[in-house]
Amino acid sequence: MDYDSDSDGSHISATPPRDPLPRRPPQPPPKPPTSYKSTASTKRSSHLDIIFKLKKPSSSKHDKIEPVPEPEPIQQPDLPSPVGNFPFQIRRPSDQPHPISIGRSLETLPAGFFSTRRASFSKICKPSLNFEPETSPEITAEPKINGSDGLGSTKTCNKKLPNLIRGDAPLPPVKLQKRSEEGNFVRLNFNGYKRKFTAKGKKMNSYSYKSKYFKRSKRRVKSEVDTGSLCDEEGLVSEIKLQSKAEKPSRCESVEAAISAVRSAVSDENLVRLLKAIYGYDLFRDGQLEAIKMILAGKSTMLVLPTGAGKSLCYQIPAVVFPGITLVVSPLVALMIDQLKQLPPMIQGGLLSSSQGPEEAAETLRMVQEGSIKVLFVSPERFLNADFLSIFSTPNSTPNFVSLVVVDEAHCVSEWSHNFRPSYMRLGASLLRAKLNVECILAMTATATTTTLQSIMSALEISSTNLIQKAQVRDNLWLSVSLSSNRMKDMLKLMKSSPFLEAQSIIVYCKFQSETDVISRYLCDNNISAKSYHSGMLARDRSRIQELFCANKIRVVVATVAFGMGLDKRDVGAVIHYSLPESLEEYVQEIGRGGRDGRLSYCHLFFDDVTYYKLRSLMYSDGVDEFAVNKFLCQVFADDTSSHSKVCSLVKELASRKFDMKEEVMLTLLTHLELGETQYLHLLPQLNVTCTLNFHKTSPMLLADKDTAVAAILKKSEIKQGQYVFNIPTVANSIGVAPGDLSNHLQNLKAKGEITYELKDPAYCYKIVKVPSDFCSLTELLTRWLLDIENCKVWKLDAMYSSAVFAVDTCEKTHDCNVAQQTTYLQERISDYFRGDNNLDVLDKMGQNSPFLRADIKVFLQSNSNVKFTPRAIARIMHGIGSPAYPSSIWSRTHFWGRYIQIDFKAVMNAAKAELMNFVGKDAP
Ligand SMILES: Nc1ncnc2c1ncn2[C@@H]1O[C@H](COP(=O)(O)OP(=O)(O)OP(=O)(O)O)[C@@H](O)[C@H]1O
Repeated sequence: MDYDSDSDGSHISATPPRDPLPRRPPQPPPKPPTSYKSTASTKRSSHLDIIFKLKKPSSSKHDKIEPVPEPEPIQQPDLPSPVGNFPFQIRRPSDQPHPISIGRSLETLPAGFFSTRRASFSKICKPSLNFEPETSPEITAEPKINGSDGLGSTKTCNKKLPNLIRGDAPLPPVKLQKRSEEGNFVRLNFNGYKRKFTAKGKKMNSYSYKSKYFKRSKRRVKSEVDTGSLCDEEGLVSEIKLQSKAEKPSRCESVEAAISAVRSAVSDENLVRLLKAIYGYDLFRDGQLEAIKMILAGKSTMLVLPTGAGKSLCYQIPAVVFPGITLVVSPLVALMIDQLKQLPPMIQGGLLSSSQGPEEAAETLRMVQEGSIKVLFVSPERFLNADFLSIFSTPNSTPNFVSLVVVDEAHCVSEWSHNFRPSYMRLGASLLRAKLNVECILAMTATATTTTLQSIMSALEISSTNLIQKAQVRDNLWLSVSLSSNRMKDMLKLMKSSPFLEAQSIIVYCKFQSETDVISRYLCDNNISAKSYHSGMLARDRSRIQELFCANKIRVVVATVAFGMGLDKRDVGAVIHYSLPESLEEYVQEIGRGGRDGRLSYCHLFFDDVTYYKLRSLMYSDGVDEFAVNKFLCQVFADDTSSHSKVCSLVKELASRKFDMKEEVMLTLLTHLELGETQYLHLLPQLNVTCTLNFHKTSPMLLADKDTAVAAILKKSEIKQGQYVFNIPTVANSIGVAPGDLSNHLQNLKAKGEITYELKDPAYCYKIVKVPSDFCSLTELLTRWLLDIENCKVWKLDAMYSSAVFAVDTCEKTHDCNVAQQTTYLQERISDYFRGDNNLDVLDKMGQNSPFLRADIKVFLQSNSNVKFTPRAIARIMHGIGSPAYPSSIWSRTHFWGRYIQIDFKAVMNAAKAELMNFVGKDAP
């Protein structure tokens, strides 16, 4: 089984499968679905026939151009009507052809399965501003691309569409910040971009960097204006370059005047003036004005807008109006960099990330302290750093006080989301208020179920009245799905047929890294320019591919989930899912990369049972048993109570193998021990704790006489091959200093030529606050919590799979089903899901038993009698999942590896438990 997925479970690394398909032992007939009867699941072969052997439509029917009905509105009870409130509204021309007859076979796909080309759509803002005449949306037709069949409207837009974002729309004017003519230069400079432009090892000064930068940009301005694609740093600088110098003062003044107007009165009119002055847009999109006003009123706000709806603007405008700093917390460095690049030039931004060198970070902090940064992007881990927090614990009169904290991708706060990050637990409102002295918090996400929303809002103390939520899927995304037994071939056929054939830019999403390479090669072999993209690639190569894609030099990017977050390429005409996403949230996020220019984007999902089974097994890769949690807790609190003020450490790799627990899971547990109901410990930044040291100038004994740290090192070290090996926190504790101070001291000694040393073994560091009085109940509580998270992940995958099956089945039952209908089915399904409809039909596809399971486990145990197993470890092997203590590099060699992938994991675990008891019983004396 292939585990190079970039999914949440991607940290599980394992080798590719020995066999592409695990051999299946003979099984009793599959259990009928309990809650939802699916044609796809019960009659798979016949379903495939229907999907892929579509009788050819008669030519008359084929030629007939039928108008496509408007998709049904998505209803979301208790919330404003989503369709009415979509930030984008699409009006189809009455004469636009939609001969969309659902493609059950891509081979015989009728020419008009999908609409024939990308129509242009205007997006209008809700008429919340009564002083601006409402602009009626009209259709603009695009010239025929790539031999399009010529069907479609040729209406042109003869009115100015102020809020229209299209690839070919004129660029909005952008003004320069008066204070700094460098525009984004400063921001990019201190985030490592300077190195990128240094010539042959020589550091360039700001001037040469800038001029080279501009020279490069100049060459590109034309093509980018042509394509309307401005999503790389050069594009951004190009925009700046387009401003004539003479215009700068008056424009800057107009921004400043607009800011002061908003500061004196937060009216719709003043805010629209500011919007125009900063971005050149005439109207706010749906939800933006409401959110900005709420934030400017100092109210913490929960904002749920679809991807590409313009959430960033909702914190950028308050950032320029508020006197202090806006801190934006983002989960990924790449995302922070993209967002930083997308800041308008007059908003000075910066970022702090672990990938920066100390000098760069210090420079950023210096600028923060002097108040020259308005928007600072940070990772949640930064909140572990006491020095960082101390910068902001200042009175509101200093330039570096925090006016607003923005929690981007706020679903990461909730363990019930598709992408829970333990470090986000650190962003609880009480903590933010205590440490940063901040009153106003803005939480933003595009994908959150009602349960997730409730947990975010409770963690961040956001009142339910301050929730702004619009539909989670844009109306300009056409959704279709098909069950495929040969996804590669089917995808090629899809891409060679209309409308995918005409799409200028396409993203293909895969689950596993290896798939991306194979597929991109296959596409290239078939004359489709494609490149793969995944987190296993060098950062440099990844950003190059993103740049080329944005500049329309690559048509197709075949990527894992690692691609897309923060990508603001407007004209992605199609998004194809080669693999089933792990949840509807992931699906919605990924299709959200399409059609950001408001034009139709076609999103097709291929699914198959093999991928579903693989993914379902992966969902169990984080699980832990109660006794492992108990052992883990015993180790965490191994030091006695007298060590409370001392720093403890847990070497990640060793502990991970010892407890057969992934590092991410250990961090989740530690974070819970810090931020749960009772605080048991205080987490510190992670460190490399093992030091291997050599003395050079002075003899160790002599040096120890005048240096207490060296004396302690000699006392606490083991000598291995003439080198002193010691644990940094242990030595630091023994002399009563912080591990960081000891590291600095070692650096000084190194600088003097006294020593050289190497650090290794990244470890979690913490101080014990309170030793639990009842380990058993704490163990039980934590295990149940982790189990609930695991069940939630499995349910999300089942809901995704069922939705795909549901769409195919429902379509099959409909005569002459078409894409518009599939779009509607999927939209309804997504809407039910996000509304938290617990009655959502979910397929139960997993087998519960196999006559050979117990016998196979028995043979497996006998042939590995020298190894200790737990039921979970056996179930993982039978499901083809590696774990820290049973890595796939070793265990994938057994022929039982992944054999029972179609039997429910828990059923395999129960069988393993029974067999283990027999086995141990027999062996017992
Ligand atoms: N009022 C507006 N009028 C026109 N364009 C806008 C408006 N607001 C935002 N945009 C543009 O929409 C695009 C998407 O905005 P943004 O990146 O903020 O979306 P997002 O909601 O954060 O998406 P994602 O969730 O994918 O990150 C940007 O190019 C932005 O300039």
